[in-house]
Amino acid sequence: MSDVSSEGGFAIGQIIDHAGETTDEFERLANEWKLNEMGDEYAIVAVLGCQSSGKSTLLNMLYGTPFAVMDARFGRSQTTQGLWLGRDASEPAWLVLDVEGNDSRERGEDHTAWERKTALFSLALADVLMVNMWCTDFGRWDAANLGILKTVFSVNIQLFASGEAPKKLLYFVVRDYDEDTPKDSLRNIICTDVGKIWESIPKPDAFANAAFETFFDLAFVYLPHYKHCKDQFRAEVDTLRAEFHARNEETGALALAAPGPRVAAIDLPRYADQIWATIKANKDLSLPSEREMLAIYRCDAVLNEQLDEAGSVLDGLESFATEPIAAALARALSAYDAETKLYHSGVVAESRSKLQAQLLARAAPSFEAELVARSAAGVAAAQAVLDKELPGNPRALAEVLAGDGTFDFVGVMAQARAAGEGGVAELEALADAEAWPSVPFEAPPSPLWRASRAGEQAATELSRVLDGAHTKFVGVVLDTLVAEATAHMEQEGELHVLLRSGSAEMWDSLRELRNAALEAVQGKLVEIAAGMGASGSAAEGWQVQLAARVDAVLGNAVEEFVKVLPLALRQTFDDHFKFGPDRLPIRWKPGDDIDARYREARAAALGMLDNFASNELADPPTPLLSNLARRQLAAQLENDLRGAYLDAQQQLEAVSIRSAIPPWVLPLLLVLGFNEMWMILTSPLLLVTTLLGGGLVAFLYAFNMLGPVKAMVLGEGPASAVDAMMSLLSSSSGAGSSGAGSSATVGKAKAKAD
Ligand SMILES: Nc1nc2c(ncn2[C@@H]2O[C@H](COP(=O)(O)OP(=O)(O)OP(=O)(O)O)[C@@H](O)[C@H]2O)c(=O)[nH]1
Repeated sequence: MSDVSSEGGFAIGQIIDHAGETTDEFERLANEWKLNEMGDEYAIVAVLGCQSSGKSTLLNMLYGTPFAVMDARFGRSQTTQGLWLGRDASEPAWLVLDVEGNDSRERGEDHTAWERKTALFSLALADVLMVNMWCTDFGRWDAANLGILKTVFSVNIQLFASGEAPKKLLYFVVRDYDEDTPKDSLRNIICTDVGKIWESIPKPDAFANAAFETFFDLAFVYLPHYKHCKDQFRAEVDTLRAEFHARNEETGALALAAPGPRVAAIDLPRYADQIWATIKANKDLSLPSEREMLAIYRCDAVLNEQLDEAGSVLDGLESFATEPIAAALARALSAYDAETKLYHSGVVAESRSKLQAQLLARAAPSFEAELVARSAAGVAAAQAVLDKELPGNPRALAEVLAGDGTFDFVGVMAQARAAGEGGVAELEALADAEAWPSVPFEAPPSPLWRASRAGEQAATELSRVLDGAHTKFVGVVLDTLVAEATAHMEQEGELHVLLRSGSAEMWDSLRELRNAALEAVQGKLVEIAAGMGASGSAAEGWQVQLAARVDAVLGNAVEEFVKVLPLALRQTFDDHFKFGPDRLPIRWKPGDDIDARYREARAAALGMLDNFASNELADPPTPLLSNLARRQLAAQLENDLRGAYLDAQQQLEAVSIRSAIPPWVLPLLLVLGFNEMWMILTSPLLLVTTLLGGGLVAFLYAFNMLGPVKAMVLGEGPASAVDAMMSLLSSSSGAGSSGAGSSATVGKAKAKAD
C-alpha cells in the first residue's frame, strides 16, 4: 500500500518502506500538499510504540488521518510497516508520522536495530514524540514497551552531542487507563521508570551528569479503553487535539512546535532522505551538518533559479542601462533572501555573495562596453580641446606668447583631461554600490564593476593622448626657442661673419655668440616650464635639450660653411692680397712689395684652413676635415694663389712700362713724324699696310702673344717660343686672366710665387 486517501482529509504515504528504503512518497505528498507555501510554519508529531498498541487508531481519531488499522478479526499482526506520513485534516500545519511498531514479531532479531533507526529518525524530524504505552506496562521494569524509551533516550543524547538538537516534548499516551490508579500515582510511576531508564543508559562525558529534563519536556495523557469507554476516550482525544491545535498567542505558531530554526517545509522530503541515508549507513547523525547540507543544496538551487531569471535580462543588454540592471539585481537578491531565510545562515550568506558576484559578472560586459564607448568619446573630446587650444607649431606658439608672454598650458591640459574623463568618471560613479540604493547588496565589492583589460586599455588611451600632447607641446616650445636662438645668432649675419673670419679667435667668438643666444631663450624656457607645472628635473632636461639643439644648429652652420670653405679661403686670400684696408682693390704700382703681401695673404688663407680642421665648439673637438681633405684644399688653394700672384706681377710690369715712357715723348713723336703720317694717310697702300700691322700687334698684345713672337723674331729658336707659349698658357689657366709679359718675366714670377 503506498497511497491511502482520506475522505475529506489528506492522503497519506509510506515514506520509508518495510525494507528500510526511502520512497518518492514524501516528494509526492509535498507537491500535493503544496508544502512550498508553508514556509516553516508546520510541526511534526511522530508516534512510537509497540506493535498493535492502537497507534494508528489514535492518530486517525486525533488528526483525521486514514492510517490503516489492524482488523482484530484476522489476528493481531503488524499493520503499519515502515514509516507513514499523514497530515492533520483540521490543522494542516501538523504532519503526522506513523512509525512501525517496535518489538514486532515480523522483524525478529532485527527489531532492535530498526527501532533505534526509526527512533532516531523520528527524533530528528519531529517536534513532538508521542510514546504510546499500555497502562499496565508502567511499574514493570521488564515490560517490552519500556525498551522504546531506552532507545529514544540514548539516540537523543547522540543528537544532542552533535549539537543544536532542540528540546523535545515527550508525550506519554497511556492506553487503557482505568480509574483504579490515580493519575498522579501513575505519573509518579512513569517518572520513576523514566528516571531509572535515564540512569541506565550510557552517556558521553559531556552529558554524564545531565538531567533528563535538559533534553525532554514530559506530558501525559490517559486514555481509557477506546471501546469500553468510548465517550470518555473521545473526550480525552478531543482535549488532546485541542492542545495540539493550540497556537502561541504572540507568535501565532503552534504551541507544541519545538523552538529554534527549522527546515523549510518544501525541503522536508530531501531532509528526511538525507537523515535516513545517514542513519541507515550507521554514520553519526548531526542535525546541523544535515541542515547545512540541505542549505547548500537549497541555496544553490535558489541561486541558479535567480541567476537564470536575472540573466535573461542582463545577458540581453545592449548598453549599460542602469534601470533594468538595478531592477534585475534587486529582484534576484530579494527573492534569494526570501527563499533562503530558513536555511543555515553561514551557507545562505556564502551563497548570496556568490549570487551577487555572478549577477554583477552578468552585467559586467555591458559595463565594459559602456566604459570603452565612453573612453573613446572622452579621448575624442580631449583631443578636440587639445587641437583647438594648444599651439601646434612654433609660429602659433610665438603668436600666443607675443601677448603677455605666457600660455596657460596647465589650464588647457586640465580642460582636456576633464573633457576626456567626464563620461568615464560618471560611469565609474555608477560602479559604487551607493549608486544602487534599490539593490540590497551585502558587503558589495568596491567598485561593483572593474574595468577589464579592454576597458583599461581604452582608459589609458586618454593618458596616452594627454602625454602625447604634452610631449608635442614641449617640442613646439623647444622648436620656438631654438628658432629664436638661431635668429639671435644669425642677427645681422653675425654667425656668417664669424665663420667667414676664420680667425684663431673664431671659435671663442662663436662660443660667446652661442652662449648669448642660449641665455636669451633659457629664461623663457624657465618661465614656460614653471607655467606648465613641470618638475625641476623635467625643466632641467628641457634646458639640456635646448642647449643641445642650439649647439646642433651651430654645428650645422659650421658644417655647411666647411662645404664652401675653398671659396672662403680664396676670399680670405683676396681680402689680404687684392684689397686694401679701405676695401678697395689694390692698383699695383712700382715699389709695392707684392711678395710680402702675397706671403701675408697666403698665410691668412692657410691659417683659416687650419682653423677649420676641427670643430672646437664640441667637447672634445670633432674633426671637420680629414688630413687628406686638408691637404687637397691646401694644394688647390696654392694653385689658385699662384695665378693671383702672376696677375699682380703682370699688372705691376704693365704699370712699370707705362710709367717708364717720359710724357714729352708723345708730342715729340707727333711733331717729328708729321711728314710720315701725312705720307701714310695720303697713300692707300701704306694706310692699309699700317692698319693691318697695327691690328696684328693689337691682336698679339690682346692674346699675350707678343712674348713668343718676340722670341722668334730675336732668333731664340722655336723651343724658346714654345716654352714661352706654354708658360703663357699655364699662367692664363692658373690665374684665369690674361696679361702681357715676356716668357722670361713669366718664368721669373713663377719662381717667386713658388
Ligand atoms: N485495548 C485497546 N485496543 C485498541 C485500542 N485502540 C485500538 N485498539 C485495537 O488494537 C488493534 C491495533 O490497532 P492499531 O491502531 O492498528 O494498532 P497499531 O499500533 O497502529 O498497530 P501497528 O500499526 O501494527 O503497529 C486494533 O484491533 C484496534 O482496534 C485501545 O485504546 N485499547
